[in-house]
Amino acid sequence: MIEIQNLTKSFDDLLVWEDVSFSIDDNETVAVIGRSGCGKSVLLKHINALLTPDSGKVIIDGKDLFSLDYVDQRKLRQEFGILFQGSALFDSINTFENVAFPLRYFTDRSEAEIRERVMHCLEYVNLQDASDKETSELSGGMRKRVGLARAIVLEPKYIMYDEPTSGLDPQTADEINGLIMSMAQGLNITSVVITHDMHSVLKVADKVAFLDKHKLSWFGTVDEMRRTDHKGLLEFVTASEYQL
Ligand SMILES: Nc1ncnc2c1ncn2[C@@H]1O[C@H](COP(=O)(O)OP(=O)(O)OP(=O)(O)O)[C@@H](O)[C@H]1O
Repeated sequence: MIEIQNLTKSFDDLLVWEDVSFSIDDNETVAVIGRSGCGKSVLLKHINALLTPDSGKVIIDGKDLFSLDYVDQRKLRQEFGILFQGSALFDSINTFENVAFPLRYFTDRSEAEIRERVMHCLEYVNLQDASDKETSELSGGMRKRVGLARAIVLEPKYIMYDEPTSGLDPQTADEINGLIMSMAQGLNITSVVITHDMHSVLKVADKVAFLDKHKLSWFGTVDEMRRTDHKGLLEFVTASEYQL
């Protein structure tokens, strides 16, 4: 379980958001939505301890993330897979090595064990035949899938998705939504999905956190969102040309 408690963050005199609190239960998928620049990525980076807050806490499975020492924070980070915006693959190595990277960095598994795990993850995203391909040879959708295979390679309990469907055509975006759902359900993964894509929200999310006007403006289930009369949320949804 991830508990975000009274989190406030500024960069110099720019307030990103203040007093943000919500919880993500085990096996739940929470979508974080809001206008460009409202601080979605900054929030994700706090859950991964890539940024520290001005005040407030992130509690993960009972552990206060920002009170942990470096070794314990590193251990906790291994429970997190991240699909970065743009996939963030290394250009100079092939698909296999991109997926193998966390195993080589965080574990001392043998070459045979690494091969078995990497190929299993590539099969999961249906890229078992692309293991030798260079990053430059991959389409946008394939890059996302390699990023997903890398995100699950350490068998994480949590996956953070930063704009997983951005830049993809609707059909490929739907394939990625399908994979996000299958990871949540098949691998019991707890997920946080940052997105502008309301189709994706309605498909993959159990709950929605709406950031607006420097605060958590609305938080609830997808069913509650469908019935909401929250003006800011309705405006955001309407602007994305989606009917609830
Ligand atoms: N390291 C940083 N230093 C200074 N300002 C930052 C830093 N990271 C983010 N910001 C600022 O914080 C605000 C929130 O940024 P963030 O990237 O979280 O927005 P976002 O909601 O994810 O936007 P988008 O939907 O466009 O990706 C922005 O004004 C951004 O310029």
